[in-house]
Amino acid sequence: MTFLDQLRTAERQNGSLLCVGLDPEPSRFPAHLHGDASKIYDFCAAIVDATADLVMAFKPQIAYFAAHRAEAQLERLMAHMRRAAPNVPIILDAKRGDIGSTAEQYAKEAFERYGADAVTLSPFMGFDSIQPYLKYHGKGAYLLCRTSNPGGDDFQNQRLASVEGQPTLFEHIAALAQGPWNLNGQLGLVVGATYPAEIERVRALAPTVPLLIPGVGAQGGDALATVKAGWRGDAQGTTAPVSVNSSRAVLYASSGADFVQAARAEAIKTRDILQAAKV
Ligand SMILES: O=c1ccn([C@@H]2O[C@H](COP(=O)(O)O)[C@@H](O)[C@H]2O)c(=O)[nH]1
Repeated sequence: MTFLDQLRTAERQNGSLLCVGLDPEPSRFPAHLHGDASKIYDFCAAIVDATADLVMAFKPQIAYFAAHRAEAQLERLMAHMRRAAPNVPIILDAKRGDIGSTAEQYAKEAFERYGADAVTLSPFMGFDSIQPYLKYHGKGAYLLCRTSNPGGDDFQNQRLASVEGQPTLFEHIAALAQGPWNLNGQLGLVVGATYPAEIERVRALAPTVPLLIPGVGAQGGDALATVKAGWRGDAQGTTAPVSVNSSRAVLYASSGADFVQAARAEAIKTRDILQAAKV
C-alpha cells in the first residue's frame, strides 16, 4: 500500500483528519515522569495508545528525540506504533535538505532505520536534494511550502521575478510539487494552519497532493478555516488527503496524572472540529 493509500485508509477507518504530533519535552512531562529523558518512550507510547483510534497519522518530530540522545527510544516507538496502530501512517518530521549523496543517507535513516511512511523535507536546495527520497517507491515526502511560523514570510512570500507570472516562492513550490517534481505521485506539501488564505492558494495550485497542516492548538491556527481551505471532498474517495497536526495541545493537555485522559479528550475535541468543517 502506498503512503497515499495509507492516509486515505486511516482517514476513512478512524473518521479523522487529525495528525497527532509527538514532540516529547521531558520538562513538560507529568510529575511521575518529569524531567526524565529515559521516559520519552513511555510518555509517547501512552499518547499513541490513547489516540490510535482518533487519528489519520502520527508525526514524531526527530529533534525532540535527538536532543535527548533518545534515537533508540524513537526506534522503539516506531515499532510500538506499528503494533498499536498498524493502519495509521507515520510521518517523520525531519525537515531534511542536503546535496544528493547526503540526502541518500537521510532517506535511508527515515525509511530504513526508522521505517517511516513519509518524511518532511526542505526544498531549498532543489530537486536533486529531493530525488533520493523518491527512489523509495510508495513512501511519501512533504515539502515545506508555506510554513506556520511568522518568519515564513521572509522567503516564502517573495516573488520570483525569473518565473513567468511572478509567483511567490511558496506558489512556485506548490506548482513544482503538483507537476514536474512529482515523478511517482509521492510528494505532499506542508502549509501552516496559521495562514488559511495561503492554504486555499496552495490547494488551487496543487489540487491532488496531500497537505500536512501544522499550527492548530498551541500556535492558534483556525481548525475550521484550515479544513475549509484545504479539504476537497470526493464521492469516489479519491480526495487529496489533508492531515491537520496538533502536538503540544494534545501532549500537554494536562500536566497531572490524568495526562492520558486529557490528551484523548483534546484529540477528540480537535478531531470533531475538523470533521464538522468538512460539510
Ligand atoms: O510549518 C511548520 C512545519 C512544521 N511544524 C511542526 O509541527 C509541530 C507543531 O507543534 P504544535 O505544538 O502543534 O505547535 C512541531 O513539531 C513543528 O516542528 C510547524 O509547527 N510548522
